[in-house]
Amino acid sequence: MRMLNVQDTAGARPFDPDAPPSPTPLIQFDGAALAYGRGEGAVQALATTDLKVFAGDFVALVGPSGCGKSTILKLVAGLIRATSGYVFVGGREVGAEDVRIGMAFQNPTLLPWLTIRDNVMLPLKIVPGFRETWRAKRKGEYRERAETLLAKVGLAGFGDRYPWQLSGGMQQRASLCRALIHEPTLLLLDEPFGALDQFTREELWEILQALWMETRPTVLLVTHDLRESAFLANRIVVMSARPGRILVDEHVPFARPRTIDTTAEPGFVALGHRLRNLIVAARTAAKEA
Ligand SMILES: Nc1ncnc2c1ncn2[C@@H]1O[C@H](COP(=O)(O)OP(=O)(O)OP(=O)(O)O)[C@@H](O)[C@H]1O
Repeated sequence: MRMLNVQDTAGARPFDPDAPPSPTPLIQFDGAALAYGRGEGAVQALATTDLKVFAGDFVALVGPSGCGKSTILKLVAGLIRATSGYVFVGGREVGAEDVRIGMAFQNPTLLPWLTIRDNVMLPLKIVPGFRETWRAKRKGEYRERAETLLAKVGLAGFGDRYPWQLSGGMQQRASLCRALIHEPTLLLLDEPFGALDQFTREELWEILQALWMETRPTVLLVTHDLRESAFLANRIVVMSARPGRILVDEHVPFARPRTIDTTAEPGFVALGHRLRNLIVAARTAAKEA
């Protein structure tokens, strides 16, 4: 087990000049690389990578298909281990950390036999710190908590429905509630809005931004949508084609709360173009290699 030496990160700047300095990043990749499989058939998904994400930051990972974005999320979640190097979460090597994580994916993955409210409350039944009081609070405080969150995402009155009675966009709203109900320190989002139409997606950007501004979890968002990354994130990490390397780590300067009108501003449009050109160049370089 390797513990992170806080001295390693002394002097590193948090993303927001107004935020109090964070002595250690919540997430740190220290020369971490990942290959799937072994020997001749091994797939080098992620090249040797250094990355720091500070508490309260909102980082979007973008890049060509197959460049290792989801691999980074899996490494942070501890679902896989780095082939070489280290991944620290909360200052400890991943797996040993005591950090509360929330997750949402492209597919809402709600349990069909549970109501929307019970789906949303599920982490409270499982996660330490909540599960001990589950029986005592599930009909009172925890139910209230679920109802409050459902109302915030526009699902007031839908708690008694089952997932199949809701549209895809409504299910994704519920899955956001489930990801947030246990007040995670770290939120891992893998293309959570990828399957939705543009208008629903834009509505959910605003909802996610509002929820993030309220409790400021650290967010790692994987997305193919450059507008989405620039709307939501404080930092956009652009990756090369496989094996993924970080090409650019771009600060997103737009004031919050951002609105859909923000996406029409020249600075926003220019950022989107710049990122798009980088990704096109990365794809072309990969094809020519
Ligand atoms: N379990 C696995 N076994 C072998 N190869 C894998 C495995 N999982 C992912 N890969 C490969 O590793 C590379 C990175 O995959 P990853 O899912 O991280 O990419 P991604 O950037 O998230 O892709 P996309 O944008 O298409 O979702 C891809 O080439 C993928 O085919």
